[in-house]
Parts: sequence; structure tokens; C-alpha cells
Amino acid sequence: MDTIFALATAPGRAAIAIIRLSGPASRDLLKELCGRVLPPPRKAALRRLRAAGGATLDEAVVLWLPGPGSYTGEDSAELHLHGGAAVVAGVGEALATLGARPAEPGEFTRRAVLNGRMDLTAAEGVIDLIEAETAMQARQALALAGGGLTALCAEWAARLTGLLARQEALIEFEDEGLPGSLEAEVARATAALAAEMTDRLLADEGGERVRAGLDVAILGAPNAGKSSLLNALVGREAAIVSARAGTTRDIVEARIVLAGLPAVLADTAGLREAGDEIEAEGVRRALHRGEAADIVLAVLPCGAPPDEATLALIGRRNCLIVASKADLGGPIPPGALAVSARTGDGIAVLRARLEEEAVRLAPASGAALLARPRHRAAVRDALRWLGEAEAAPLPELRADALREALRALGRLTGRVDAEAVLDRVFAEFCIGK
Ligand SMILES: Nc1nc2c(c(=O)[nH]1)N(C=O)[C@@H](CNc1ccc(C(=O)N[C@@H](CCC(=O)O)C(=O)O)cc1)CN2
Ligand SMILES: Nc1nc2c(ncn2[C@@H]2O[C@H](COP(=O)(O)OP(=O)(O)OP(=O)(O)O)[C@@H](O)[C@H]2O)c(=O)[nH]1
Ligand SMILES: [Mg+2]
Repeated sequence: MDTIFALATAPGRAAIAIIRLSGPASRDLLKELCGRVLPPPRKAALRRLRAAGGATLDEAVVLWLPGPGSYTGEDSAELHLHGGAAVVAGVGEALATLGARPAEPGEFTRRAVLNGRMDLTAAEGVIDLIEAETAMQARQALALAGGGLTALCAEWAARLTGLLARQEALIEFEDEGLPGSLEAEVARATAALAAEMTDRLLADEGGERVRAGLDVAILGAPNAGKSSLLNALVGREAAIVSARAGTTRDIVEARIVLAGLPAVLADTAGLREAGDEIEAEGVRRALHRGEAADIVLAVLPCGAPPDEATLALIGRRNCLIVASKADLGGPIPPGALAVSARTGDGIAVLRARLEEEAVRLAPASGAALLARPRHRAAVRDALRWLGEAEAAPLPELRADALREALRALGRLTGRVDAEAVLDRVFAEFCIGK
């Protein structure tokens, strides 16, 4: 097994930079770098780090973290360096010279999984925690990283194993007068487990949006005031505004937080028969973005007749009608929220409406555990097999289906077929984690 190292903190100038290393040579590497006597395990100690030639690399806080009680489960160490690029590069070179190699993205956590320190779902929680931008996302990620889904899967798997044992007893001792109620009991417990898993999928549905964030698209005719609305909502001049129709061509994105969910607001090209191919591409992208968005703001300016392209958006799922330029007066379309980017009137109300939509799309369920497509697909797979078990015409087929349901849960935690998913899961990681 190689001994790996990586910068665990963000690259660039910083007060402190942490290089972590893990693997069987960690102890020797640490001794080579900072002298014969290792600090006591898990105790921070100040040491002068020296290159092989004797040149001082840094005066650093070092941690000796012997396995198996370390993050990776292996002998590990941390070097808390002065955060300059030259110091980090120098220590990295020294470690490479001594035989360690730079870690791949996620390799520390991959080793933690392989050494049984955490399962695959907890590792995914670690990724989500690194990606989390809002407190709500962090709470959900922490529940996953802390083994919430590990525990839930263990409970489901234990019940399934019990069911399977009873089902197999039914097959084995068919002629020996097992209580007739046993078969009914297995059927009842299978249905109860399936109902519970279904409830959980439903309750955690919003979790996927909490994790991924929301996509809000602003659509409307040229000059409707879309870019002005974007700027008013984010409180800065994110997009160019001008009196000329057709100003915005590319999609302009800005980030906001809506009721704890990170959201991307996308300003788009005005919808019309385009004058040239560049604008046509802009309109195509605008419509495409509208199709994919969680929420569409259809912008109709007050005092102008509504245009067909924008009217066509209304009535689609998750479409809010915004009557822009309300300061100009004129009729407000029914059901529309009147706003003025110029005076700021109505912007707070629109924001509150968006937050309501966010809560509706991602109800705060405490901390959802089934919040990743992979997790939800695995539970649906297990449910499909439970359905097969319930419908099975023969006891043997019922046992087979229960076994498959158990395997689906095993794939979820990485206990079964881990190789198949490991690379995909760890591809999302950053280096040093
Ligand atoms: N400096 C530093 N900070 C960090 C980490 C790290 O690796 N290093 N972490 C990295 O993600 C997170 C903390 N997670 C960790 C999880 C387990 C162990 C660990 O060594 N567990 C052992 C011993 C626990 C103990 O001290 O009693 C164990 O569970 O046996 C360390 C960090 C966040 N902060
Ligand atoms: N009176 C008034 N004028 C506004 C308001 N919002 C935008 N405008 C004006 O309307 C014109 C067009 O605004 P934009 O925000 O660029 O419109 P747009 O929908 O992004 O236009 P395109 O990018 O061309 O599709 C500009 O002259 C703005 O100053 C408003 O609330 N009140
Ligand atoms: Mg614009």
C-alpha cells in the first residue's frame, strides 16, 4: 500500500496550510522530516521540518495519528505549515523524495471506506459537507456523514434478514408442521417494511433539492425588464441593462439563498423572432433553461400588451407571473406580482414568494437521508424486489426476491458490489479529502 500525501486545505496564500499523509510509511516519513522522536499520538507538537539535505523547510505543528484509530484507519500524520506556496511545495517535494506519492481526489476517504471506518453513504455525506453552502445543506450532509443512512440501512437489512430466515424455514420445514400463521406473518412484515421505505422516500423527496439547490429562470420579451429584475433581486449590477431590446444574449447567472436553499437565478435573452443567429441561439438557450428550471419567472411589463411567447409559459408548472415596471402604471395581469426594479416596490414580496416556493419544493424534513439519486434509486430497487416477494407464487421465488432486496441495500452502503460504484462516488471528491 502506497503512502499518500496531499494538501488538505485550499491552495493559495493562507495563514496555515495542512498537508496530511496516510499509509504504512507515515511514521518513518514523519521521523525523516522532523527528527527521531515522534510526538505522542494525537498531541500537537511544534517541530522544525528539514529536507533530506538538512535545509529547514518550516517550523510546523505536527500530529502523529497512528492507525487504526485515524480518519483513514491507517497510520497517518498532519503537518500544519505556514500557508505559503513555497513552503507547501518544499514539503511536498521532500515527501515525494522520501517515497510518498500525491493522493488522488478522495483517496483518503476511499481508504477510510476500504478500512471499514465508514460506509459509502457516509463518504457521500463527506462530499456533500464539503460542497455545502448553506446551514440547511450542511445539516443534511452531517446527518449522512455521521452514519444516519448507515444506521437506517442496517435496521432495514436486519429486518429483511429476519424475514428471509423465516421464509427459508418455511421452505426447509414445509412438512414439519410450522405454525400456519408464519406465512401470513412474513407477508405482513414484508408489506410493513415496504410501506416504511416508501414513506421514507416520500419524506426525503425535498432532500435532493436541498442538496442540489434551486434553478430559477427569468424569461420574457426583450426589454421586459428581466435583467433589471435580476439585479434588483441580487442587489448588484450582475447583468447589463439598456433601453435597447435584445441586450441580453447569453445566460447571466447570479446566486442567492432562498429559505436556506442555494439558488441560481438565470437572466436570459428576450423571447422574440431573432434578428440574427447569435440572438436565435440566445433565445433557444433561454427556452431550454426555462424547461429545466425549478421555478420560472415570466416577466410581463405593465402598460404593454402581453407577448405570445411569454403567455405560452404561463400555466406551466412552477411559473410565477411578474408584472414589471409597475411604476409606469397600467393594468396588471391577473395573478401577477407587480414589481418595479426602478423603485424597488414589490421586490421583497417577490422574494418572499420565491422563498415560499423553495419551501414547497424542498420541505425542511429535519435532515433528509435519501437525498442523492443513487440512494433513492437503490431504495426503489429494494422496494421493487419487496413487491416481487409479495407477489411471488412460490416460497422459493419469494425467498429469492427477499435476497435481492437485501442485495440492493448492500449496494447502497457499499457492502455489495462496492467496486462498481466506488470510482463513480469518489470522482466527485476533491484532492486532500
Ligand atoms: N485537523 C483535522 N481536522 C479535521 C479532520 C482531520 O482529518 N484533521 N477531519 C477529517 O475529516 C474532520 C474530522 N473528522 C475526523 C473523524 C475521525 C477522526 C479519527 O481519527 N477518529 C478516530 C479517533 C477519534 C478520537 O480522537 O478519539 C476514531 O474514530 O477511532 C479524525 C477526524 C474535520 N476536521
Ligand atoms: N420605469 C421602469 N423602467 C424599467 C424598469 N425595469 C427596467 N426598466 C427599463 O427597461 C429597459 C429594459 O430593461 P432590461 O432590464 O435591460 O430589460 P431586459 O428584459 O433584460 O431586456 P433584454 O435583455 O433586451 O431582453 C431599460 O431601459 C430599463 O431601464 C422598471 O421597473 N421601471
Ligand atoms: Mg436583459
